[in-house]
Amino acid sequence: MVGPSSYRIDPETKRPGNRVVLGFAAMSSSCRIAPDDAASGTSVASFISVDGVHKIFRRKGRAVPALRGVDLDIQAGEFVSLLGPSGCGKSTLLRIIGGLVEPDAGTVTVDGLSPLDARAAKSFGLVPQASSLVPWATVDRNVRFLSQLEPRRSGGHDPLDDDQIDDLLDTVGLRDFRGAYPHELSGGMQQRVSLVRGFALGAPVLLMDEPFAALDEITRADMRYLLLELWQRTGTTVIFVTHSITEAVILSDRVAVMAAHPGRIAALDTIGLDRPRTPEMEDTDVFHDHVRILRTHLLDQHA
Ligand SMILES: Nc1ncnc2c1ncn2[C@@H]1O[C@H](COP(=O)(O)OP(=O)(O)OP(=O)(O)O)[C@@H](O)[C@H]1O
Repeated sequence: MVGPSSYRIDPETKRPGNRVVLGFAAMSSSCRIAPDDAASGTSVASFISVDGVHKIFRRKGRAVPALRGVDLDIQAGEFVSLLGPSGCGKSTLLRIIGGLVEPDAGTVTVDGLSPLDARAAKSFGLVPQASSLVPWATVDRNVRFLSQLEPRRSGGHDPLDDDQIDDLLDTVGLRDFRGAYPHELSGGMQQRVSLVRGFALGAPVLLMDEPFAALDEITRADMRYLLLELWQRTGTTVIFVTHSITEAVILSDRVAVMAAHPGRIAALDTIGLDRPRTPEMEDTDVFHDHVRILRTHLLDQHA
């Protein structure tokens, strides 16, 4: 099977060539070489660059080291998962990339911008763990809410238009529920709305913090493929936090295994499964090999 080491960005769109892009502004690029391409000697710019990031929180006068020396390069359109034990700093790293937490040392750039400037340019969509839908608004209003709430700033990214959003609602099977309120939907349906809302902003980067943690296993498995479908259609760069090894393998181009105390990246695994991913791939040797490798890395962190 062909792995993501053959994955290349279309020089015109700065996005993987085999995806339908739903209307994002063309991106400029920063100039780091991602690890896989450094190995092959090919220069491909990193879209997100995390360089020597440290973070120490203060709690009741005590220092709580959260991240130490984290480096990570992510290409435009890549799907990267952060996997690791509780408290290893996955959410902190996600929040630093998204400009919600300041690092104490190190630098992060997103398409050449600081995280704060990238935030101002509306570069990030966020899908949190629990449903954060507005209870008194319909599905339709919830999906379009944020883009209507904050008018586009100069240089920012455009939200998707109505047809594109309808298309995404279709993809997740919710077109007929556009007039429904969140309390009329199951947890899985609510999280599908959150997914579409995350993509509807048209942000080039989607930050996902254990978005399926509250769902039952069957619904969760379905959500993975819906997420992949939306990702493929939009060409969004996704950083996905999860505790699930199998979820990380089936979704990701690369999986960063984090270690705790203090949080750091202990291993990076490039997933050698073709795109698009299918449920059948979960029965292949390649899939099980990656699960085994990642489990070993995780167990090493507990040893
Ligand atoms: N605002 C904060 N103030 C103080 N300490 C914090 C804060 N946010 C995170 N921490 C600490 O930083 C460390 C990393 O937390 P973080 O939430 O990033 O881990 P995580 O890997 O996402 O955990 P989990 O998988 O349980 O969600 C933990 O020790 C946590 O207690």
